[in-house]
Amino acid sequence: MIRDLLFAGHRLSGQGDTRLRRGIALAVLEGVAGAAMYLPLILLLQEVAAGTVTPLRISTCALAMLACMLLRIMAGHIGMPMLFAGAYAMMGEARLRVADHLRHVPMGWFTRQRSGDLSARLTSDLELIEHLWSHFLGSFVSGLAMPLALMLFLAWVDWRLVLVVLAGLPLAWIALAWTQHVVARPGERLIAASAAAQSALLEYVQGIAVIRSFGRFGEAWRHLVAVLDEQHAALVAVEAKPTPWLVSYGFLLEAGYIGLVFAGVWWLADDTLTPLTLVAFLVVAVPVYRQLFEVGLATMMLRFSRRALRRIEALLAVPLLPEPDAGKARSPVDHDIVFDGVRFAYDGGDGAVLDGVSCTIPARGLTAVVGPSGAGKTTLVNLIARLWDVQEGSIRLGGVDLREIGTGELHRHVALVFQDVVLFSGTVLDNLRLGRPEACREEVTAAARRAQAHDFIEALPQGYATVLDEGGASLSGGERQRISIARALLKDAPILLLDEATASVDPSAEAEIQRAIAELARGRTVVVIAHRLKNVRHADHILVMEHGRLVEQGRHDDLLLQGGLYAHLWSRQQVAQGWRVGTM
Ligand SMILES: Nc1ncnc2c1ncn2[C@@H]1O[C@H](COP(=O)(O)OP(=O)(O)OP(=O)(O)O)[C@@H](O)[C@H]1O
Repeated sequence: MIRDLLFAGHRLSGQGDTRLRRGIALAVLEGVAGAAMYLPLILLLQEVAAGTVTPLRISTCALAMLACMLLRIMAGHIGMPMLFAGAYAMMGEARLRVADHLRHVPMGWFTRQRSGDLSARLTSDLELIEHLWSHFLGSFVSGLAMPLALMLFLAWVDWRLVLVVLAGLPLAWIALAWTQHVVARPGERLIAASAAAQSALLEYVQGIAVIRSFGRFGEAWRHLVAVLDEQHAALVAVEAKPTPWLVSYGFLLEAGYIGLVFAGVWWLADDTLTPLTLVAFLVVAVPVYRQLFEVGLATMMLRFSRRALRRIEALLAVPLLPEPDAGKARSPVDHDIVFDGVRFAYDGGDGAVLDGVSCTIPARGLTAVVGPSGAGKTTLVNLIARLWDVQEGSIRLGGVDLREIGTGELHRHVALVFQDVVLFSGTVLDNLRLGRPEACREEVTAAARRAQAHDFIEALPQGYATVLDEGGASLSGGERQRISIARALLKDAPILLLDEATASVDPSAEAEIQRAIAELARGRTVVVIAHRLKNVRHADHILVMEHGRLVEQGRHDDLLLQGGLYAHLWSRQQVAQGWRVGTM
Protein backbone atom coordinates (compact mmCIF):
# COMPACT_ATOMS: atom_id res chain seq x y z
CA MET A 1 0.00 0.00 0.00
CA ILE A 2 2.85 2.41 0.86
CA ARG A 3 4.56 1.59 -2.44
CA ASP A 4 1.30 2.30 -4.22
CA LEU A 5 0.93 5.64 -2.44
CA LEU A 6 4.54 6.62 -3.08
CA PHE A 7 4.36 5.81 -6.76
CA ALA A 8 1.03 7.58 -6.83
CA GLY A 9 2.97 10.69 -5.84
CA HIS A 10 4.88 10.35 -9.09
CA ARG A 11 1.71 9.67 -11.02
CA LEU A 12 -0.12 12.68 -9.60
CA SER A 13 2.69 15.17 -9.95
CA GLY A 14 4.21 13.67 -13.09
CA GLN A 15 7.64 13.82 -11.44
CA GLY A 16 9.53 12.29 -8.53
CA ASP A 17 11.19 14.31 -5.84
CA THR A 18 14.58 13.26 -4.52
CA ARG A 19 13.96 15.10 -1.24
CA LEU A 20 11.00 12.83 -0.56
CA ARG A 21 13.08 9.72 -1.28
CA ARG A 22 15.92 10.98 0.92
CA GLY A 23 13.45 11.89 3.66
CA ILE A 24 12.09 8.34 3.62
CA ALA A 25 15.60 6.86 3.71
CA LEU A 26 16.34 9.05 6.73
CA ALA A 27 13.09 7.91 8.37
CA VAL A 28 14.29 4.30 7.99
CA LEU A 29 17.62 5.33 9.54
CA GLU A 30 15.74 7.03 12.38
CA GLY A 31 13.85 3.79 13.11
CA VAL A 32 16.97 1.61 12.92
CA ALA A 33 18.93 4.00 15.16
CA GLY A 34 16.01 3.96 17.61
CA ALA A 35 16.24 0.15 17.69
CA ALA A 36 20.04 0.13 17.89
CA MET A 37 19.82 2.20 21.08
CA TYR A 38 18.71 -0.92 22.96
CA LEU A 39 21.67 -3.06 21.79
CA PRO A 40 24.30 -1.67 24.19
CA LEU A 41 21.80 -2.15 27.03
CA ILE A 42 21.28 -5.80 26.12
CA LEU A 43 25.03 -6.39 25.74
CA LEU A 44 25.60 -4.80 29.12
CA LEU A 45 22.97 -6.97 30.78
CA GLN A 46 24.58 -10.07 29.27
CA GLU A 47 27.95 -9.03 30.61
CA VAL A 48 26.42 -8.41 34.03
CA ALA A 49 25.00 -11.96 33.87
CA ALA A 50 28.38 -13.33 32.85
CA GLY A 51 30.15 -11.25 35.56
CA THR A 52 32.49 -9.64 33.00
CA VAL A 53 31.25 -6.06 33.20
CA THR A 54 33.86 -3.33 33.77
CA PRO A 55 33.53 0.47 34.29
CA LEU A 56 35.06 0.99 30.82
CA ARG A 57 32.41 -1.30 29.33
CA ILE A 58 29.64 0.63 31.09
CA SER A 59 30.85 3.99 29.79
CA THR A 60 31.39 2.58 26.27
CA CYS A 61 27.81 1.28 26.24
CA ALA A 62 26.50 4.59 27.57
CA LEU A 63 28.38 6.43 24.81
CA ALA A 64 27.08 3.99 22.16
CA MET A 65 23.51 4.56 23.38
CA LEU A 66 24.10 8.30 23.26
CA ALA A 67 25.47 8.02 19.71
CA CYS A 68 22.41 6.03 18.58
CA MET A 69 20.10 8.52 20.23
CA LEU A 70 21.88 11.44 18.52
CA LEU A 71 21.75 9.62 15.18
CA ARG A 72 18.01 9.03 15.63
CA ILE A 73 17.37 12.67 16.50
CA MET A 74 19.57 13.96 13.67
CA ALA A 75 17.96 11.66 11.10
CA GLY A 76 14.53 12.89 12.18
CA HIS A 77 15.66 16.49 12.28
CA ILE A 78 17.13 16.43 8.76
CA GLY A 79 14.61 14.02 7.26
CA MET A 80 11.43 15.82 8.34
CA PRO A 81 12.11 19.12 6.51
CA MET A 82 13.09 17.08 3.45
CA LEU A 83 9.77 15.29 3.57
CA PHE A 84 7.91 18.60 4.01
CA ALA A 85 9.75 20.26 1.13
CA GLY A 86 9.42 17.23 -1.16
CA ALA A 87 5.75 16.69 -0.34
CA TYR A 88 4.77 20.35 -0.75
CA ALA A 89 6.67 20.61 -4.04
CA MET A 90 5.09 17.41 -5.34
CA MET A 91 1.61 18.41 -4.30
CA GLY A 92 2.05 21.89 -5.74
CA GLU A 93 2.89 20.20 -9.03
CA ALA A 94 -0.05 17.78 -8.62
CA ARG A 95 -2.47 20.68 -8.03
CA LEU A 96 -1.24 22.41 -11.17
CA ARG A 97 -1.59 19.19 -13.15
CA VAL A 98 -5.16 18.67 -11.98
CA ALA A 99 -6.01 22.32 -12.71
CA ASP A 100 -4.40 22.08 -16.13
CA HIS A 101 -6.24 18.85 -16.87
CA LEU A 102 -9.57 20.42 -15.94
CA ARG A 103 -8.79 23.27 -18.35
CA HIS A 104 -9.06 20.81 -21.24
CA VAL A 105 -12.01 18.78 -19.99
CA PRO A 106 -15.23 19.26 -22.03
CA MET A 107 -17.58 21.71 -20.29
CA GLY A 108 -20.31 19.08 -20.24
CA TRP A 109 -18.37 17.14 -17.64
CA PHE A 110 -18.54 20.06 -15.19
CA THR A 111 -22.30 20.39 -15.49
CA ARG A 112 -22.65 16.81 -14.17
CA GLN A 113 -20.44 17.43 -11.13
CA ARG A 114 -21.64 18.52 -7.72
CA SER A 115 -19.63 21.63 -6.91
CA GLY A 116 -19.10 20.49 -3.31
CA ASP A 117 -17.72 17.13 -4.42
CA LEU A 118 -15.40 18.74 -6.93
CA SER A 119 -14.14 21.29 -4.45
CA ALA A 120 -13.68 18.51 -1.83
CA ARG A 121 -11.46 16.66 -4.29
CA LEU A 122 -9.45 19.75 -5.06
CA THR A 123 -9.07 20.80 -1.44
CA SER A 124 -9.51 18.19 1.30
CA ASP A 125 -8.52 15.14 -0.78
CA LEU A 126 -5.36 16.81 -2.03
CA GLU A 127 -4.61 18.10 1.47
CA LEU A 128 -5.03 14.60 2.89
CA ILE A 129 -2.43 13.23 0.49
CA GLU A 130 -0.16 16.19 1.13
CA HIS A 131 -0.44 15.61 4.87
CA LEU A 132 0.24 11.93 4.33
CA TRP A 133 3.52 12.59 2.55
CA SER A 134 4.63 15.54 4.65
CA HIS A 135 3.75 14.53 8.21
CA PHE A 136 2.73 10.94 8.27
CA LEU A 137 4.95 8.89 5.96
CA GLY A 138 8.11 9.65 7.97
CA SER A 139 6.60 8.55 11.31
CA PHE A 140 5.01 5.52 9.66
CA VAL A 141 8.25 4.36 8.05
CA SER A 142 10.40 4.97 11.13
CA GLY A 143 7.67 3.44 13.31
CA LEU A 144 7.80 0.26 11.21
CA ALA A 145 11.59 0.19 10.86
CA MET A 146 12.17 0.43 14.62
CA PRO A 147 10.40 -2.82 15.76
CA LEU A 148 11.59 -4.71 12.66
CA ALA A 149 15.22 -3.76 13.25
CA LEU A 150 14.92 -4.43 16.98
CA MET A 151 13.48 -7.88 16.40
CA LEU A 152 16.27 -8.66 13.92
CA PHE A 153 18.89 -7.60 16.47
CA LEU A 154 17.19 -9.60 19.23
CA ALA A 155 16.90 -12.70 17.05
CA TRP A 156 20.66 -12.79 17.24
CA VAL A 157 20.41 -12.82 21.10
CA ASP A 158 17.57 -15.39 21.37
CA TRP A 159 15.39 -16.12 18.34
CA ARG A 160 12.94 -18.22 20.39
CA LEU A 161 11.93 -15.21 22.47
CA VAL A 162 11.55 -13.09 19.32
CA LEU A 163 9.06 -15.63 17.97
CA VAL A 164 7.17 -15.53 21.27
CA VAL A 165 7.11 -11.69 21.32
CA LEU A 166 5.61 -11.68 17.83
CA ALA A 167 3.37 -14.74 18.35
CA GLY A 168 0.19 -12.67 18.42
CA LEU A 169 1.07 -10.75 15.25
CA PRO A 170 -0.65 -12.97 12.62
CA LEU A 171 -3.98 -12.93 14.49
CA ALA A 172 -3.58 -9.23 15.28
CA TRP A 173 -3.00 -8.58 11.60
CA ILE A 174 -6.23 -10.40 10.73
CA ALA A 175 -8.06 -8.23 13.31
CA LEU A 176 -6.53 -5.14 11.69
CA ALA A 177 -7.60 -6.25 8.21
CA TRP A 178 -11.11 -6.79 9.58
CA THR A 179 -11.04 -3.33 11.17
CA GLN A 180 -10.28 -1.86 7.77
CA HIS A 181 -13.12 -3.84 6.27
CA VAL A 182 -15.48 -2.61 9.00
CA VAL A 183 -14.45 1.01 8.51
CA ALA A 184 -14.85 0.91 4.71
CA ARG A 185 -18.58 1.59 4.65
CA PRO A 186 -18.63 4.35 7.30
CA GLY A 187 -15.63 5.81 5.45
CA GLU A 188 -17.62 6.00 2.21
CA ARG A 189 -20.53 7.48 4.14
CA LEU A 190 -18.24 10.12 5.63
CA ILE A 191 -16.81 11.07 2.24
CA ALA A 192 -20.32 11.41 0.77
CA ALA A 193 -21.58 13.33 3.83
CA SER A 194 -18.60 15.69 3.78
CA ALA A 195 -19.07 16.42 0.07
CA ALA A 196 -22.80 17.02 0.66
CA ALA A 197 -22.01 19.32 3.60
CA GLN A 198 -19.52 21.27 1.52
CA SER A 199 -22.06 21.61 -1.32
CA ALA A 200 -24.83 22.68 1.06
CA LEU A 201 -22.64 25.26 2.79
CA LEU A 202 -21.51 26.69 -0.57
CA GLU A 203 -25.08 26.83 -1.84
CA TYR A 204 -26.28 28.40 1.40
CA VAL A 205 -23.67 31.16 1.35
CA GLN A 206 -24.00 31.83 -2.38
CA GLY A 207 -27.79 31.83 -2.30
CA ILE A 208 -28.27 33.68 0.97
CA ALA A 209 -29.69 36.79 -0.74
CA VAL A 210 -32.31 34.72 -2.64
CA ILE A 211 -33.14 32.68 0.46
CA ARG A 212 -33.76 35.89 2.43
CA SER A 213 -35.77 37.61 -0.28
CA PHE A 214 -38.09 34.61 -0.64
CA GLY A 215 -38.37 34.26 3.12
CA ARG A 216 -37.22 30.58 2.93
CA PHE A 217 -34.69 30.99 5.66
CA GLY A 218 -36.28 28.29 7.82
CA GLU A 219 -36.22 25.65 5.07
CA ALA A 220 -32.69 26.44 3.98
CA TRP A 221 -31.58 26.34 7.58
CA ARG A 222 -33.30 23.01 8.21
CA HIS A 223 -31.65 21.51 5.12
CA LEU A 224 -28.27 22.76 6.25
CA VAL A 225 -28.76 21.39 9.76
CA ALA A 226 -29.83 17.99 8.36
CA VAL A 227 -26.77 17.77 6.12
CA LEU A 228 -24.42 18.81 8.93
CA ASP A 229 -26.11 16.35 11.31
CA GLU A 230 -25.46 13.58 8.82
CA GLN A 231 -21.83 14.61 8.60
CA HIS A 232 -21.59 14.57 12.38
CA ALA A 233 -23.18 11.10 12.56
CA ALA A 234 -20.85 9.85 9.83
CA LEU A 235 -17.85 11.19 11.73
CA VAL A 236 -18.94 9.48 14.93
CA ALA A 237 -19.62 6.20 13.07
CA VAL A 238 -16.23 6.24 11.42
CA GLU A 239 -14.60 6.49 14.84
CA ALA A 240 -16.99 4.20 16.77
CA LYS A 241 -17.44 1.26 14.38
CA PRO A 242 -13.82 0.16 14.18
CA THR A 243 -13.02 0.76 17.88
CA PRO A 244 -13.79 -2.78 19.21
CA TRP A 245 -11.70 -4.31 16.42
CA LEU A 246 -8.83 -1.93 17.03
CA VAL A 247 -8.94 -2.90 20.70
CA SER A 248 -8.79 -6.59 19.62
CA TYR A 249 -5.82 -5.76 17.42
CA GLY A 250 -4.01 -4.25 20.42
CA PHE A 251 -4.99 -7.15 22.67
CA LEU A 252 -3.84 -9.87 20.23
CA LEU A 253 -0.63 -7.99 19.57
CA GLU A 254 0.25 -7.75 23.25
CA ALA A 255 -0.84 -11.32 24.02
CA GLY A 256 2.74 -12.20 23.09
CA TYR A 257 3.84 -10.42 26.28
CA ILE A 258 2.04 -13.00 28.47
CA GLY A 259 3.63 -15.72 26.31
CA LEU A 260 7.00 -14.06 26.86
CA VAL A 261 6.60 -14.28 30.65
CA PHE A 262 5.53 -17.96 30.58
CA ALA A 263 8.03 -19.13 27.95
CA GLY A 264 10.77 -17.12 29.65
CA VAL A 265 10.12 -18.72 33.03
CA TRP A 266 9.97 -22.16 31.36
CA TRP A 267 13.34 -21.67 29.63
CA LEU A 268 14.81 -20.23 32.82
CA ALA A 269 13.81 -23.40 34.59
CA ASP A 270 15.55 -25.65 32.05
CA ASP A 271 18.56 -23.33 32.08
CA THR A 272 18.46 -22.35 28.42
CA LEU A 273 17.94 -18.66 29.25
CA THR A 274 19.58 -16.19 31.62
CA PRO A 275 17.33 -14.04 33.85
CA LEU A 276 18.89 -10.84 32.52
CA THR A 277 18.17 -11.77 28.89
CA LEU A 278 14.55 -12.30 29.89
CA VAL A 279 14.53 -8.92 31.64
CA ALA A 280 16.01 -7.33 28.49
CA PHE A 281 13.22 -8.82 26.35
CA LEU A 282 10.56 -7.76 28.83
CA VAL A 283 11.93 -4.20 28.65
CA VAL A 284 12.18 -3.90 24.85
CA ALA A 285 8.91 -5.70 24.08
CA VAL A 286 6.93 -2.74 25.45
CA PRO A 287 8.12 -0.13 22.88
CA VAL A 288 7.88 -2.76 20.13
CA TYR A 289 4.18 -3.30 20.88
CA ARG A 290 3.58 0.43 21.16
CA GLN A 291 5.16 1.09 17.78
CA LEU A 292 3.31 -1.78 16.09
CA PHE A 293 0.03 -0.52 17.49
CA GLU A 294 0.75 2.97 16.18
CA VAL A 295 1.61 1.52 12.78
CA GLY A 296 -1.69 -0.38 12.79
CA LEU A 297 -3.59 2.82 13.59
CA ALA A 298 -1.69 4.55 10.83
CA THR A 299 -2.80 2.03 8.22
CA MET A 300 -6.34 3.32 8.76
CA MET A 301 -5.17 6.74 7.63
CA LEU A 302 -3.41 5.13 4.67
CA ARG A 303 -6.67 3.59 3.66
CA PHE A 304 -8.43 6.95 3.66
CA SER A 305 -5.56 8.48 1.76
CA ARG A 306 -5.79 5.76 -0.83
CA ARG A 307 -9.44 6.54 -1.33
CA ALA A 308 -8.66 10.26 -1.65
CA LEU A 309 -5.96 9.34 -4.13
CA ARG A 310 -8.36 7.31 -6.25
CA ARG A 311 -10.75 10.27 -6.36
CA ILE A 312 -8.01 12.60 -7.55
CA GLU A 313 -6.75 10.06 -10.05
CA ALA A 314 -10.30 9.77 -11.35
CA LEU A 315 -10.18 13.53 -12.03
CA LEU A 316 -6.98 13.11 -14.00
CA ALA A 317 -8.57 10.25 -15.92
CA VAL A 318 -11.53 12.34 -17.16
CA PRO A 319 -11.20 12.14 -20.95
CA LEU A 320 -10.14 15.38 -22.59
CA LEU A 321 -11.50 16.93 -25.75
CA PRO A 322 -9.66 14.98 -28.43
CA GLU A 323 -6.71 16.95 -29.77
CA PRO A 324 -5.36 16.54 -33.30
CA ASP A 325 -2.31 14.26 -33.55
CA ALA A 326 1.02 16.02 -33.10
CA GLY A 327 2.10 17.59 -36.35
CA LYS A 328 -1.36 17.24 -37.86
CA ALA A 329 -2.95 20.28 -36.19
CA ARG A 330 -4.05 22.91 -38.69
CA SER A 331 -4.48 26.64 -38.37
CA PRO A 332 -7.45 28.49 -39.82
CA VAL A 333 -6.46 30.86 -42.60
CA ASP A 334 -9.62 32.97 -42.46
CA HIS A 335 -12.31 33.54 -39.86
CA ASP A 336 -15.60 32.64 -41.49
CA ILE A 337 -17.49 29.98 -39.54
CA VAL A 338 -19.45 27.24 -41.29
CA PHE A 339 -21.98 24.98 -39.54
CA ASP A 340 -22.56 21.91 -41.66
CA GLY A 341 -25.49 19.67 -40.64
CA VAL A 342 -24.71 20.09 -36.95
CA ARG A 343 -26.55 17.97 -34.42
CA PHE A 344 -25.79 18.32 -30.75
CA ALA A 345 -27.28 16.90 -27.56
CA TYR A 346 -25.95 17.50 -24.06
CA ASP A 347 -24.44 14.28 -22.69
CA GLY A 348 -24.75 12.80 -26.17
CA GLY A 349 -28.35 11.82 -25.39
CA ASP A 350 -31.41 11.71 -27.67
CA GLY A 351 -32.77 15.15 -26.85
CA ALA A 352 -31.02 17.14 -29.57
CA VAL A 353 -30.59 20.79 -28.59
CA LEU A 354 -29.33 21.63 -32.08
CA ASP A 355 -30.63 19.62 -35.02
CA GLY A 356 -29.44 19.86 -38.61
CA VAL A 357 -28.04 23.38 -38.28
CA SER A 358 -26.27 24.56 -41.44
CA CYS A 359 -25.21 28.16 -42.00
CA THR A 360 -22.26 30.41 -42.75
CA ILE A 361 -21.17 33.17 -40.43
CA PRO A 362 -19.19 35.54 -42.64
CA ALA A 363 -15.72 36.72 -41.58
CA ARG A 364 -15.24 40.32 -40.41
CA GLY A 365 -18.79 41.29 -39.69
CA LEU A 366 -21.45 41.31 -37.01
CA THR A 367 -23.69 38.24 -36.91
CA ALA A 368 -26.57 38.19 -34.44
CA VAL A 369 -28.20 35.01 -33.11
CA VAL A 370 -31.79 35.57 -32.01
CA GLY A 371 -34.76 33.45 -31.03
CA PRO A 372 -37.01 32.56 -28.10
CA SER A 373 -35.62 31.39 -24.79
CA GLY A 374 -34.29 27.83 -24.92
CA ALA A 375 -33.97 27.89 -28.73
CA GLY A 376 -30.30 26.87 -28.56
CA LYS A 377 -28.57 30.23 -29.13
CA THR A 378 -26.03 29.89 -26.30
CA THR A 379 -25.35 26.29 -27.26
CA LEU A 380 -24.66 27.28 -30.87
CA VAL A 381 -22.20 29.98 -29.81
CA ASN A 382 -20.48 27.79 -27.21
CA LEU A 383 -19.92 25.13 -29.86
CA ILE A 384 -17.87 27.66 -31.87
CA ALA A 385 -15.51 27.94 -28.88
CA ARG A 386 -15.50 24.11 -28.79
CA LEU A 387 -16.71 23.97 -25.19
CA TRP A 388 -18.29 20.73 -26.43
CA ASP A 389 -17.85 18.65 -29.56
CA VAL A 390 -20.74 18.18 -31.98
CA GLN A 391 -22.17 14.69 -32.37
CA GLU A 392 -23.04 14.94 -36.05
CA GLY A 393 -21.91 17.25 -38.83
CA SER A 394 -19.05 19.68 -38.41
CA ILE A 395 -18.13 23.24 -37.61
CA ARG A 396 -15.36 24.71 -39.76
CA LEU A 397 -13.38 27.80 -38.97
CA GLY A 398 -11.64 29.30 -42.00
CA GLY A 399 -12.24 25.99 -43.78
CA VAL A 400 -10.70 23.84 -40.99
CA ASP A 401 -12.79 21.51 -38.81
CA LEU A 402 -12.56 22.72 -35.19
CA ARG A 403 -11.44 19.24 -34.18
CA GLU A 404 -8.37 19.60 -36.37
CA ILE A 405 -7.31 22.83 -34.64
CA GLY A 406 -5.46 22.43 -31.33
CA THR A 407 -7.44 23.90 -28.41
CA GLY A 408 -4.58 26.31 -27.58
CA GLU A 409 -4.58 27.58 -31.16
CA LEU A 410 -8.39 27.87 -31.19
CA HIS A 411 -8.35 29.89 -27.95
CA ARG A 412 -5.89 32.30 -29.57
CA HIS A 413 -8.47 32.96 -32.29
CA VAL A 414 -11.57 33.20 -30.13
CA ALA A 415 -12.53 35.52 -27.26
CA LEU A 416 -15.73 34.99 -25.27
CA VAL A 417 -17.83 37.51 -23.40
CA PHE A 418 -20.38 35.69 -21.29
CA GLN A 419 -23.57 37.19 -19.99
CA ASP A 420 -22.55 36.11 -16.48
CA VAL A 421 -19.28 37.96 -16.42
CA VAL A 422 -16.65 36.22 -14.34
CA LEU A 423 -14.31 38.63 -12.61
CA PHE A 424 -11.57 37.35 -10.36
CA SER A 425 -10.46 38.81 -7.06
CA GLY A 426 -7.59 41.16 -7.83
CA THR A 427 -7.31 44.63 -9.29
CA VAL A 428 -9.29 45.95 -12.26
CA LEU A 429 -5.99 45.95 -14.16
CA ASP A 430 -5.36 42.25 -13.41
CA ASN A 431 -8.83 41.41 -14.66
CA LEU A 432 -8.36 43.40 -17.85
CA ARG A 433 -5.00 41.79 -18.51
CA LEU A 434 -6.44 38.29 -18.24
CA GLY A 435 -6.52 37.89 -22.03
CA ARG A 436 -3.02 39.33 -22.54
CA PRO A 437 -0.93 39.50 -19.36
CA GLU A 438 1.97 41.21 -21.15
CA ALA A 439 -0.16 44.18 -22.34
CA CYS A 440 1.31 47.54 -21.31
CA ARG A 441 -0.69 50.16 -19.40
CA GLU A 442 -1.38 52.24 -22.55
CA GLU A 443 -2.82 49.23 -24.37
CA VAL A 444 -5.04 48.45 -21.39
CA THR A 445 -6.42 51.98 -21.15
CA ALA A 446 -6.94 52.12 -24.93
CA ALA A 447 -9.00 48.91 -24.77
CA ALA A 448 -10.97 50.23 -21.80
CA ARG A 449 -11.73 53.48 -23.66
CA ARG A 450 -12.98 51.58 -26.70
CA ALA A 451 -15.18 49.42 -24.44
CA GLN A 452 -16.64 52.60 -22.83
CA ALA A 453 -15.16 51.43 -19.52
CA HIS A 454 -12.33 53.90 -18.96
CA ASP A 455 -14.37 56.68 -17.36
CA PHE A 456 -16.09 54.58 -14.71
CA ILE A 457 -12.82 52.75 -13.92
CA GLU A 458 -11.06 56.10 -13.40
CA ALA A 459 -13.88 57.13 -11.06
CA LEU A 460 -13.26 54.09 -8.81
CA PRO A 461 -11.37 54.86 -5.56
CA GLN A 462 -8.00 53.64 -6.84
CA GLY A 463 -8.79 53.68 -10.56
CA TYR A 464 -7.25 50.72 -12.38
CA ALA A 465 -5.55 49.61 -9.13
CA THR A 466 -8.89 49.21 -7.33
CA VAL A 467 -9.11 45.75 -5.83
CA LEU A 468 -12.38 44.08 -6.82
CA ASP A 469 -14.45 42.06 -4.41
CA GLU A 470 -14.83 38.41 -5.32
CA GLY A 471 -16.80 38.19 -8.58
CA GLY A 472 -16.68 42.00 -8.94
CA ALA A 473 -19.70 42.30 -6.63
CA SER A 474 -19.04 46.02 -6.07
CA LEU A 475 -19.63 46.80 -9.78
CA SER A 476 -22.93 47.07 -11.63
CA GLY A 477 -23.92 44.47 -14.24
CA GLY A 478 -23.22 46.90 -17.08
CA GLU A 479 -19.82 47.82 -15.66
CA ARG A 480 -18.87 44.18 -15.32
CA GLN A 481 -19.92 43.55 -18.91
CA ARG A 482 -17.88 46.50 -20.21
CA ILE A 483 -14.81 45.24 -18.30
CA SER A 484 -15.24 41.88 -19.96
CA ILE A 485 -15.60 43.54 -23.38
CA ALA A 486 -12.42 45.53 -22.73
CA ARG A 487 -10.74 42.28 -21.72
CA ALA A 488 -11.79 40.71 -25.01
CA LEU A 489 -10.64 43.79 -26.95
CA LEU A 490 -7.26 43.60 -25.29
CA LYS A 491 -6.93 39.95 -26.23
CA ASP A 492 -7.44 41.16 -29.79
CA ALA A 493 -8.71 37.80 -31.02
CA PRO A 494 -10.10 37.82 -34.58
CA ILE A 495 -13.35 36.14 -33.46
CA LEU A 496 -15.48 37.41 -30.64
CA LEU A 497 -18.43 35.49 -29.21
CA LEU A 498 -20.67 37.59 -27.05
CA ASP A 499 -23.75 36.96 -24.97
CA GLU A 500 -25.39 40.34 -24.64
CA ALA A 501 -26.35 41.44 -21.13
CA THR A 502 -29.97 42.46 -20.77
CA ALA A 503 -31.73 42.67 -17.46
CA SER A 504 -28.76 43.91 -15.47
CA VAL A 505 -28.22 46.97 -17.64
CA ASP A 506 -29.99 50.34 -17.70
CA PRO A 507 -30.73 52.02 -21.07
CA SER A 508 -27.75 54.42 -20.98
CA ALA A 509 -25.35 51.59 -20.08
CA GLU A 510 -26.95 49.51 -22.82
CA ALA A 511 -26.24 52.24 -25.36
CA GLU A 512 -22.62 52.33 -24.20
CA ILE A 513 -22.33 48.56 -24.51
CA GLN A 514 -23.78 48.70 -28.01
CA ARG A 515 -21.16 51.27 -28.96
CA ALA A 516 -18.48 48.99 -27.49
CA ILE A 517 -19.80 46.02 -29.48
CA ALA A 518 -19.89 48.08 -32.70
CA GLU A 519 -16.27 49.00 -31.97
CA LEU A 520 -15.42 45.34 -31.53
CA ALA A 521 -17.01 44.35 -34.82
CA ARG A 522 -14.61 46.49 -36.85
CA GLY A 523 -12.38 44.05 -38.72
CA ARG A 524 -13.47 41.10 -36.56
CA THR A 525 -15.91 38.24 -36.81
CA VAL A 526 -18.37 39.02 -34.04
CA VAL A 527 -21.19 36.66 -33.12
CA VAL A 528 -23.58 38.16 -30.62
CA ILE A 529 -26.53 36.50 -28.89
CA ALA A 530 -29.03 39.30 -28.95
CA HIS A 531 -32.02 39.45 -26.64
CA ARG A 532 -33.25 42.87 -27.80
CA LEU A 533 -33.85 42.91 -31.53
CA LYS A 534 -33.53 46.68 -31.77
CA ASN A 535 -29.82 46.17 -31.07
CA VAL A 536 -29.30 43.96 -34.12
CA ARG A 537 -31.05 46.01 -36.78
CA HIS A 538 -27.68 46.91 -38.28
CA ALA A 539 -26.11 43.44 -38.03
CA ASP A 540 -24.60 42.10 -41.24
CA HIS A 541 -26.31 38.79 -40.75
CA ILE A 542 -29.03 37.50 -38.42
CA LEU A 543 -29.59 33.82 -37.54
CA VAL A 544 -33.05 33.07 -36.17
CA MET A 545 -33.25 29.93 -33.99
CA GLU A 546 -36.30 28.04 -32.77
CA HIS A 547 -36.40 24.64 -31.00
CA GLY A 548 -32.79 23.90 -31.93
CA ARG A 549 -33.27 24.62 -35.63
CA LEU A 550 -32.18 27.51 -37.77
CA VAL A 551 -35.50 28.73 -39.13
CA GLU A 552 -34.56 31.99 -40.86
CA GLN A 553 -31.47 33.98 -41.73
CA GLY A 554 -30.68 37.26 -43.46
CA ARG A 555 -30.60 40.99 -42.76
CA HIS A 556 -33.12 42.82 -40.61
CA ASP A 557 -35.18 44.35 -43.44
CA ASP A 558 -35.31 41.08 -45.45
CA LEU A 559 -36.39 39.13 -42.39
CA LEU A 560 -39.14 41.64 -41.65
CA LEU A 561 -40.37 41.29 -45.22
CA GLN A 562 -40.46 37.48 -44.88
CA GLY A 563 -43.07 37.91 -42.13
CA GLY A 564 -41.87 34.81 -40.24
CA LEU A 565 -40.65 34.24 -36.68
CA TYR A 566 -38.28 37.22 -36.74
CA ALA A 567 -41.02 39.59 -37.85
CA HIS A 568 -43.28 38.16 -35.16
CA LEU A 569 -40.63 38.57 -32.42
CA TRP A 570 -39.89 42.09 -33.69
CA SER A 571 -43.49 43.22 -33.52
CA ARG A 572 -43.86 41.68 -30.04
CA GLN A 573 -40.82 43.54 -28.77
CA GLN A 574 -42.07 46.76 -30.38
CA VAL A 575 -45.41 46.37 -28.61
CA ALA A 576 -43.67 45.59 -25.30
CA GLN A 577 -41.45 48.64 -25.71
CA GLY A 578 -44.43 50.87 -26.51
CA TRP A 579 -46.20 49.45 -23.49
CA ARG A 580 -43.21 50.20 -21.24
CA VAL A 581 -42.95 53.77 -22.54
CA GLY A 582 -46.69 54.22 -22.15
CA THR A 583 -46.68 53.14 -18.53
CA MET A 584 -43.84 55.44 -17.50
N1 LIG B 1 -25.32 22.33 -19.74
C1 LIG B 1 -26.51 21.89 -20.14
N2 LIG B 1 -26.86 20.62 -19.92
C2 LIG B 1 -28.05 20.15 -20.33
N3 LIG B 1 -28.97 20.89 -21.01
C3 LIG B 1 -28.67 22.17 -21.27
C4 LIG B 1 -27.43 22.74 -20.85
N4 LIG B 1 -27.40 24.04 -21.25
C5 LIG B 1 -28.58 24.26 -21.89
N5 LIG B 1 -29.33 23.15 -21.90
C6 LIG B 1 -30.65 23.01 -22.53
O1 LIG B 1 -30.49 23.22 -23.93
C7 LIG B 1 -31.56 23.96 -24.45
C8 LIG B 1 -31.02 25.19 -25.18
O2 LIG B 1 -30.41 26.02 -24.22
P1 LIG B 1 -29.64 27.34 -24.64
O3 LIG B 1 -29.07 27.93 -23.38
O4 LIG B 1 -28.68 27.03 -25.72
O5 LIG B 1 -30.81 28.24 -25.17
P2 LIG B 1 -30.87 29.79 -25.40
O6 LIG B 1 -31.58 29.99 -26.67
O7 LIG B 1 -29.53 30.41 -25.27
O8 LIG B 1 -31.78 30.25 -24.20
P3 LIG B 1 -31.81 31.65 -23.39
O9 LIG B 1 -32.14 32.72 -24.37
O10 LIG B 1 -32.90 31.45 -22.40
O11 LIG B 1 -30.46 31.82 -22.77
C9 LIG B 1 -32.46 24.30 -23.29
O12 LIG B 1 -33.53 23.39 -23.30
C10 LIG B 1 -31.60 24.09 -22.07
O13 LIG B 1 -32.36 23.64 -21.00
